Amino acid sequence: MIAVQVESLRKSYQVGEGVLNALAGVSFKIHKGEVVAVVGESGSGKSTLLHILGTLDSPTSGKILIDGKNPFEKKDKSVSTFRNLHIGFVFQHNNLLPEFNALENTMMPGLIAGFSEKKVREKAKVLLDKVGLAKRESHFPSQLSGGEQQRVAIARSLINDPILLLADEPSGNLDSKNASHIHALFKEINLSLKSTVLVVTHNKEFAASLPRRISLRDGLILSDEQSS
Ligand SMILES: Nc1ncnc2c1ncn2[C@@H]1O[C@H](COP(=O)(O)OP(=O)(O)OP(=O)(O)O)[C@@H](O)[C@H]1O
Repeated sequence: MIAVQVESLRKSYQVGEGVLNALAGVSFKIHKGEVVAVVGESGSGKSTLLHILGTLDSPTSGKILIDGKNPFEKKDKSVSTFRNLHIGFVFQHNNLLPEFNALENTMMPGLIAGFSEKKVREKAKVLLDKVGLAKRESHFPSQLSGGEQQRVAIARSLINDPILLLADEPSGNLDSKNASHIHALFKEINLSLKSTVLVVTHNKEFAASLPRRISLRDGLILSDEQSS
């Protein structure tokens, strides 16, 4: 079963007199339950790819299918509904809401999607337990360490059982011990929840430890390697 299909994806920007191709024609497929690292030098197009897959940005041409559906064929409002329901995000900066505690932050996308508060609360508790923060659910972001904040962001990203979990440098702001914990957590989530995960990382060790690596250069796929 294919979770993600990317076909001839291009993203171009007009810069001064010229055109910059952030993505210059990228195609690949990801099967359900795969965990894939996206690697490449700065400026190679990794974040652009992730943002388009997350429907935060639209392509200049080409298409993406997520679970067989093209999110950009929907009207604006339903693109954001699609995003909230089907795509989980973890960014380098966790974007937790400072005035809400860990449990409330985790619940937020579920409440926005209109699921019952009771169910969302129960699920958020299970997810916080899964990321090792059962004892921290009443803590506000300012009362959590950087690694703990990022673990709340991971729990939050999973609240609506996303088809696709996208992570952009999720350990970029963390020291090596916390980063290892976050890396292990992604692998654990992939195994236990069968989530399809695409993670942009500069961390060579983490990328090498994942079963597949898509490497970008100048907006093109340089290599797409699978560990045997
Ligand atoms: N809004 C924009 N206007 C013009 N050029 C842009 C814009 N956004 C991105 N770019 C360019 O597109 C290219 C790809 O950028 P992107 O952010 O996808 O790279 P990246 O691989 O994620 O880099 P990094 O590892 O530094 O985050 C870069 O050359 C960047 O300068």
